[in-house]
Amino acid sequence: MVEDKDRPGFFKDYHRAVRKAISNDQFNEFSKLKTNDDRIRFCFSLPAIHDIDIKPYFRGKSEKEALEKKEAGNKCFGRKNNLEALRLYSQAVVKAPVPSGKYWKLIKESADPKKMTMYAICLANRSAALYHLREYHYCVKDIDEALEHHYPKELKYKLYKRKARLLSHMKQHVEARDAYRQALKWLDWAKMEREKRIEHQTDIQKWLKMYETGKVVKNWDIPECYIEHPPVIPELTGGRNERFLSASKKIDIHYDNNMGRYAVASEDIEPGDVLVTEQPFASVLNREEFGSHCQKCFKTTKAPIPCKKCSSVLFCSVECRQSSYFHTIECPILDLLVGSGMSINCFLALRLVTQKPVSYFLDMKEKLNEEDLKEITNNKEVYDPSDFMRLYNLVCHSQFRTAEDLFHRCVMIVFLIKALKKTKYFDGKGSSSAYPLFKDKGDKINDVELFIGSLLLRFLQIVQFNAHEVSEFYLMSPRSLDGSKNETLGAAIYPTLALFNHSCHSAQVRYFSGQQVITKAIRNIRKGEIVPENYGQSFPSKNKIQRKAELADRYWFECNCEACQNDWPMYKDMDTSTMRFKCHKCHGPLNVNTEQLLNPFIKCEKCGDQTNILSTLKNLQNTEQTFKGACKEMETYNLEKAEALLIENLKQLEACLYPPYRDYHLTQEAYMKVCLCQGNIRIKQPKTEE
Ligand SMILES: C[S@@+](CC[C@H](N)C(=O)[O-])C[C@H]1O[C@@H](n2cnc3c(N)ncnc32)[C@H](O)[C@@H]1O
Repeated sequence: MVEDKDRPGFFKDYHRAVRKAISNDQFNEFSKLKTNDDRIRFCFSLPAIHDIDIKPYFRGKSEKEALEKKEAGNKCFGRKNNLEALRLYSQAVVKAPVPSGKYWKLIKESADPKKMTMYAICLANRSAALYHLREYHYCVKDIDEALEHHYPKELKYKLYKRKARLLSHMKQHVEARDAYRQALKWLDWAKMEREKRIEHQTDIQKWLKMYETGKVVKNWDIPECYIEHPPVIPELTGGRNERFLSASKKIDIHYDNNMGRYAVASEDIEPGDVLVTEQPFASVLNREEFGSHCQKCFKTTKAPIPCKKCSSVLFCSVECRQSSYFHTIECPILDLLVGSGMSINCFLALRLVTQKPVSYFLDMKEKLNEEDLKEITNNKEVYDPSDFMRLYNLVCHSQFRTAEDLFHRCVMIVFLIKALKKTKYFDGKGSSSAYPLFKDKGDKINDVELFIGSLLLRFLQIVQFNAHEVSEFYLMSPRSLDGSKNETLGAAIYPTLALFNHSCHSAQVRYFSGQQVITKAIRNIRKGEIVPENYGQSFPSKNKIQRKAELADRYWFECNCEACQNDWPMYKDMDTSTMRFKCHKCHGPLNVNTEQLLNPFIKCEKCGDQTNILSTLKNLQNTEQTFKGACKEMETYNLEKAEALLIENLKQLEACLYPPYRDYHLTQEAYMKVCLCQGNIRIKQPKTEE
């Protein structure tokens, strides 16, 4: 679990070597240790654990590559292949050294103007491609970023003119007028013939005059610019829960000794009800998505803004870059961590640390205590998912862990602490001098590092049971569901959603807006019943043995959900010759062989009452019509109408039939697809000609 089985790295050998180097007696000694502090201290004292050379390692910038990409971009731009030009300019932007901090000082000294302006020029060129692609929002951001980073003053008038034009397209007339004023001002620095200068001046003044007289808006026939609309976050059904702030009022959390905490319906829940909307406490993007998604908010971006130091990490905006404290810590060791082969969950555990300075945790030190989980039912405190203590008290099952498991994790923690020591993480406020309470012990692990290591060890256990995948829906073409699929973007931790237990009979669909999770009910759940989540083991697609084995292995519990207890068939094995009607009295199943349907009165095996299924059969005909209608709406990407019809269909089926049955499963699948389209969406990009 601490290693990525699909991407093995050097950690595997490192762990093996450390494990091999200790005697049985030493391992016995380790297995008797009771606290995380003691375990980490023990591992840190092993000579073999220091047999590793840990250095900062990350992919930096390259002027040469930036220049090559920029020139290739210029060629495409000249041929009016703006899409390909955009792609190449983006690569140039990512590779170009950003004039800031130490690097800026160096190049200032070397006084090479080309080096100083490379980043800004690549951005400016990209803004031209974006302008022609009518991506005005991205274009204006690129211009601003270029102007912030030493764009040559003799060319500034050009950028301001472009900015003014596109702000007009965006109907931001005050800003457009100001940009024209700036263009006029910077024209003085431009190197050009007198006549050319006068031509520009006249043009700019013409526009300024039009703004002053208010003519500009009326007479201009400009195509609408492309605007991206973020997915809408729906309201929680029944309103926000006063105690569990991310959940609907229809949810309550209970506790029992076997199942721990779990969600229960405090009112009847129907298909389509919005049950949870929650921001993650921490999140990590998959390595594969680094080149296409924002590291901070997971949005796709057509014009990425790179990290100022490395060329591996991108952001969707300057704002996201500025607010990514975690990356300033991880940046110098990013490729070291990737090369270690550590799993996404391990990255998530590390992110729980690197997203906050050491001082944040040190200030919390005295408050860190393990809550009694059953207190969830007794105390009535507000459960705020942004409260660190909620995260800290998610299940980690440390009492059931083997010494081997803990040792494996401790070796990873030592590696992570050693790597963090190569960053600025333990400097500044968090250092032992700022916190005199903590004494530095030279080469050995000091108390601050030990404290952070212990937290990391806890987080590493928490993420195993509580992390969720974050995904986006991938469309092969705009407004079409043909061939669409859900794809994983990364992992995140949601402290409220993490309180929901599992059932193989899914009750909710999860989708994401950025990283915010939204869940909706996909079936009826009556008041008092458990509201389950699905941990990726769903009865229609996997058999019971496989599901149970995987749940036991990954989540350490034996699943006894209705589907497991009754060995419900997988979708492919569902028997179409038998229908499972619902008893009108106890709602239990009435199995009816459709070929022998002579008598409409069916006796319930559970309660003994008889149900007349004639009206149910008639209702079932209506459900077919509703489903066909929904499919038609899906074909034309009419999501709102499709959703309404599918919810109606689910309710109709729910009133007549008892699971498992094919039609209900198909409707649920269709409904989940429609929900997924309401969240993060990525559309396959057309191939460029070159
Ligand atoms: C994400 S947590 C769910 C909340 C957890 N019950 C708690 O008390 O915080 C996952 C853990 O809950 C327990 N769990 C989840 N589903 C369960 C189920 N159907 N039956 C028993 N235990 C379950 C397992 O211990 C599992 O490792």
